[in-house]
Amino acid sequence: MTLRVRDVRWRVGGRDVLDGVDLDAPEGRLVGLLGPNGAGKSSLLRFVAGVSGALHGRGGPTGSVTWRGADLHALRPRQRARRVAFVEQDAHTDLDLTVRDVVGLGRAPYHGLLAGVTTQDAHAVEQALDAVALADLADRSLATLSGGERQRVHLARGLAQEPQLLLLDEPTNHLDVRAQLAVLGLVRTATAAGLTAVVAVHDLNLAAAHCDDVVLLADGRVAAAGPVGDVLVPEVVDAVYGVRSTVLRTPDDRPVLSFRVP
Ligand SMILES: Nc1ncnc2c1ncn2[C@@H]1O[C@H](COP(=O)(O)OP(=O)(O)OP(=O)(O)O)[C@@H](O)[C@H]1O
Repeated sequence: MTLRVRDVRWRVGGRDVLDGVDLDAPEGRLVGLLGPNGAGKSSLLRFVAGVSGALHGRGGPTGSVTWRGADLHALRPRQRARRVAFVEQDAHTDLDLTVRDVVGLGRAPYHGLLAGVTTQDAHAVEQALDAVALADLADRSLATLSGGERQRVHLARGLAQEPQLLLLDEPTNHLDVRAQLAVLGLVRTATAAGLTAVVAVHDLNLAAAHCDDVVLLADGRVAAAGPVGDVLVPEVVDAVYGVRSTVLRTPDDRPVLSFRVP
């Protein structure tokens, strides 16, 4: 397993937000992180990413995270950021920056904020802008963009970071259906080229169409994990979401779900 997350626990406000969660992401796979509102998806991703305040010993979650056999949280932030990019849900910046500037922040682990931009940095930024089809908006102020455009800028920032592991928290929020497909298609292409990705999504059909594996959280625990076709079955989905689902299969054996209230 390339990403190996073990026994993540976080008790806060008298509640077990995460209660012994394990997650594996093999190299080059796209892993969907699913679960109802409040299941613990964002908390888990933040912990895995090692964002400040969520590390061991500060009242934050506990557990282990290894990436290619190394303790990810033991790495210095810059070293970690060369391996892992994390795009948070509703990521925002208060600075008045252009789209290109924001995407350029993804290059910080390579040169520091005050150092000059190298040709390689500029190339990575342009490639990332192209990948999310935002090259035309590169000189616009971030503040002037729509929610969906902004979402794509933050994804581009993650791509410009040229990570080995990409963690995305609901990257399809605010996106229209075509843009949702484009974003997950993009991540899928990147995983085919060797990137490993863990993506929290709400839309089970988007996950079904794009993910290799899924981890389904419910109340801070793993309710089910495995290949997408094994997990997204009525017995599992109905129990976790409290719906009555019907599952069809595409010709390439991916599930397609419809739901009704029982
Ligand atoms: N700092 C905190 N203090 C207390 N409770 C918290 C804190 N952070 C998160 N929680 C609670 O932990 C639970 C899990 O939250 P989290 O955001 O991880 O869920 P999620 O699965 O990402 O939900 P959603 O799908 O709604 O985004 C929620 O009930 C939330 O209220």
